[in-house]
This record gives sequence, structure tokens and C-alpha cells, in this order.
Amino acid sequence: MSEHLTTVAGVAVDTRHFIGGERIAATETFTDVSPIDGTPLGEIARGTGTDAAAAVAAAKAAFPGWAATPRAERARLLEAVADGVEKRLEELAVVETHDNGALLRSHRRGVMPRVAHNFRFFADRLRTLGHEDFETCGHTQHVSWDPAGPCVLITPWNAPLLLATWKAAPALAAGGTVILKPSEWSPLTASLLADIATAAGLPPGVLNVVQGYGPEVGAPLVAHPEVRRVSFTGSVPTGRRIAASAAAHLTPLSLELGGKSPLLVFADADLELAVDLAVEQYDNAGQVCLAATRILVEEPVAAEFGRRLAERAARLRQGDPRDAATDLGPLVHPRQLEKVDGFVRRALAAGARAVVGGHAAGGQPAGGHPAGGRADGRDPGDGRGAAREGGLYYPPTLLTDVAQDSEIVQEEVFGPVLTLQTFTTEDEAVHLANDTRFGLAATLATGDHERARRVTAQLVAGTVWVNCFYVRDLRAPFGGSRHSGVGREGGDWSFDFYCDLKTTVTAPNGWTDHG
Ligand SMILES: NC(=O)C1=CN([C@@H]2O[C@H](COP(=O)(O)OP(=O)(O)OC[C@H]3O[C@@H](n4cnc5c(N)ncnc54)[C@H](O)[C@@H]3O)[C@@H](O)[C@H]2O)C=CC1
Ligand SMILES: O=C(O)/C=C/C=C(\O)C(=O)O
Repeated sequence: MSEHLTTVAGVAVDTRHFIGGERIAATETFTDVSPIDGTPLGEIARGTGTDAAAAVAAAKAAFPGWAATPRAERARLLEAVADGVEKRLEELAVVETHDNGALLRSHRRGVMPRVAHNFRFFADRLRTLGHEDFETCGHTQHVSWDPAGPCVLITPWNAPLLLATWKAAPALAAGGTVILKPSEWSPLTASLLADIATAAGLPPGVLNVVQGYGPEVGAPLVAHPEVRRVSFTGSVPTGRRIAASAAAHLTPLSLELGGKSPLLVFADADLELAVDLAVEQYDNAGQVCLAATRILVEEPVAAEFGRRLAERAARLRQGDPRDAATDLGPLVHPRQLEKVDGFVRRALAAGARAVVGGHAAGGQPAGGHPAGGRADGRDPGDGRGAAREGGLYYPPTLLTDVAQDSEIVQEEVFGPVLTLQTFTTEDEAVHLANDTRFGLAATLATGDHERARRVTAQLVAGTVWVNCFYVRDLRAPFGGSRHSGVGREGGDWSFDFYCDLKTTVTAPNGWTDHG
């Protein structure tokens, strides 16, 4: 086997960059480690500014041909990519789970089918994307969606391939060429995507993948003057750096950043449904930007809701994400574990009370790498425990007695940590819900349709879910307000972003037709 191939659970993954249709080795590499048990997964190309420049050059060279490719042909090729994803769905699911520690059952049932859907949806949308015409005093105003050029896509580790393709599919459909830079904590499925795109017949240079650390290869990509779009999902500080850098060349950008979303539970809600919605927030060990981690409950039902939620959270099974019975896998990286543990420790020191979890055994951080354990040092009753598996396991945690202006209520933790607060009036609920610097999403549990309408109208959030959570329709705009982001992607909003819209105004009777 080539020194540039690694094998993860039987699946061969190329660890080099993919630039201009070629695999390009790097002079330096970094070690990718599985959060499940600390197993090294491969030596991955550690990109540099030179690699970034080569990738942009390849994307620029491929752009005229791809932009001129008829829409129907671009759509056909994207559907061929979707077919390839479906054909290799099990391999993608297994590799992603080893790489980022998220549940294998979620990758199989939800995430990888959505990856294929990302391509099918935007292929389909491309076919029906309109050309609008307006009439003004006999003048025709024709609006067209012109491909913009090379697009840099920088993606995180919590949903690596889902988020990469949520950006790549519309960028490619729009006639742009792509340079994808996945997170250094989850680099593998992006490389498999390059193989799938090649097998599907995507021309060289249309999709490029560069691997490596953000400051070393992501930053020069964003700063490159030939790049026409930057789309980023990740943390607020990195988003700020990217925006500042893109400003130098006025490169249009789309930022999907952090969240600190509320779940508002009104006394008229179906309480069991509200508890189900709250428990869902522990999915992916809380490493979800949309997670409603601030639970706000109306006083009369707060005690009962809190009791039921604590009971359910304590029953969640933590362990190996490959096991179908596991509810919570590990955190992605030792740094993430440290970060989550730090937030909880400081919250407890500030007077918060852990109703569930939150207590690191013997004053030690909760878990370790590669042979850590559960925060409370105990295996769950079934013996399939984090301690036995090793890894970066942090227990589902529920904190009460938290002040609205405290760090734990105001800052994104990105781990399985929920806070519980109460309110007495609808106005107070809205005030608390909006009282952070974020505005990504909000979830309501209420039995009153009028109330849902009233409250929703006052919430600052890119998406509001009423009596449900994470129901996605790719036709809808998706993104965040305030520090949760800039711009919206999804449906035609994605085409708005990835295209240069052009209006052509033609005068009446303006032709001198000698033919
Ligand atoms: N909104 C979301 O979905 C996500 C939010 N986060 C938040 O961010 C925190 C830290 O996670 P990180 O992985 O460190 O996030 P990050 O924002 O630093 O990394 C995300 C991506 O940006 C790249 N990057 C980093 N610095 C860059 C730069 N200067 N120029 C270009 N690209 C750069 C990284 O290589 C990675 O691909 C988490 O604890 C969580 O709070 C993290 C991941 C996703
Ligand atoms: O469904 C999407 O398009 C985006 C989902 C985003 C996340 O789950 C995340 O970033 O955590």
C-alpha cells in the first residue's frame, strides 16, 4: 500500500491534498487521531501557503470551462456525485465516526443520506433556477445568475462532510470551482469526497481539497486575491479573522458561527414533548451549533420538567459511537474536552448546581486522552462505559442556579452541557431568550398557536422551531443573526451568494438589424 494511503476500518483514504485532479504530497504531515480511543488514523498533508496558491490556481484554471458547462450537464455531474456518496455511504459513515467520534447510527441514517441529498437538491434547483425579466417603459431588464469564480470553503469537525457538501454542492451548481479546507480534526471524508467526485466525472480543478491547519493553509486561502467567495462555518473568533482578511480584497463571505440558542418551555406545552426536545440537545455530545443549550421553563412546570429531564439525561448511554446502543460518544479532541470541562468548573465555582453530571472525579478533568473516563469515574451500569473504551467522554450535564449574565449562560460551550432557568411571564421569556450576543436558532414548546406566533415574531434567530427541533428543508434560508453569522445559505439564497447576479437592460427598438 502507498505511504500516502491510510486504512480506517478497512477503508483506504488518501492523506494527500487533491489539487487540479492530482494527489499532491506535502513536505510535512500531522497525525490525525481518533477521539474514540486515541488510535492514530493517518499522517495527513500539512498544507502551506504554497499549497493554497496551487489550489487557487487550479480552481481558477478550471473555472471558465466549468462555468460554461451547460446547467443540465453540471446538474447531471452533481447527481453522479450523489450516486457515488450513496454507493459508498457505509464507508463514509464508518470513516467519519472514527474521525470525529459522532454516532455511527446517525451517520448511517441521517448524516450521509443528507450529504447525498445536498448534491441532489442543488442539482435539481439548478435546473429550475429562473431568469427573471422585468419591463420598464418598454425596456427589458433581464436578471441572470453568473458563476462567480473560485470559492474557498472552510469547514469544522462537528459535522464534517454534511457541512462541506452543504457549501460545495451549491457552489459547484452555481458554476463556481471549489477549494475545500476541512478541519484538521476531521480531515478524512473530504478526501473520500475528492475520490467520489473524480469517479463521477467532475473535471480536474473543479473540486480541490487542501488539508492542514487553519492559520497555515486556511488563512492564505482566504487572503488570496483570486478567490471570489469564502464560506466558513466555525467559531466566532476565527470568523472574525476571516472577515478581516477577506475585507482586503472585498471578497464576499458567508459566515455560520456559534450559537447559544434557547429552548422555551411554556406551561401549556406537552411536557413529555418538551423533555424529548431538551434531551435531543445532547446529540453529537452537544457539539452542534444549533443546539438549544439554554433551557428556559415557565415557573409552574419548572420543577416537574427539571425532574423528568434530569432523569432522562442521567439514563443516556455514553460510550463507543460505533455501538448502536450508544447515545453519547466522545468529544472530538482533548482541547475540546478541556474547554468544556473549564466552562463547567467555572460555572460550579460561580454557584451553579449540577443536577446531572458535571463533576470531574477527584478534581481531575472529566476524561482524558487516550485513556480517560467518565467525569464521575464510573462506568454506566451496562459496562459499556467510557472508562473501558478510553477516549474523551464528558457526561451529559444539567446545571441550575445560573445567572443570566454568567459565562455559562452567555458563551457557547459546544459540549453536552445544558443550563436550566425559569421565567414567569412571556415578556421575560422573550427577554431571556434574546439576551445573548448570538442569534442562530430558538426552539419553543407550547400548546398555544397564538403564543407561538407572538413569541416567534420577537425572537432574534435565523431559525425558530415550534414543538420540533432540527427539521431541515434545504429550500429555506439557513444562518444566524448577530454574532451567529453573516448571510444566509439554502435554496436560492445559496445561488444568490455563490453567483454574481447581473441585470441586463435593453432599450426598446434599439437594434440596428442589418441581417
Ligand atoms: N458554528 C459551528 O458549527 C462550530 C462552532 N465551533 C466553535 O468553535 C470552537 C473552537 O473550535 P475550532 O475547531 O477551534 O474552530 P475554528 O473556527 O478555529 O475552526 C473551524 C475551521 O476553521 C479553520 N481555521 C482556523 N483558523 C483559521 C484561519 N485563521 N483562517 C482560515 N481558517 C481557519 C480550521 O482549520 C477549521 O477548518 C468550538 O468549541 C465551538 O464553540 C466549532 C466548530 C463548528
Ligand atoms: O443542517 C445543516 O445544514 C447544518 C447543520 C449544522 C450543524 O449541525 C452544526 O454546525 O452543528
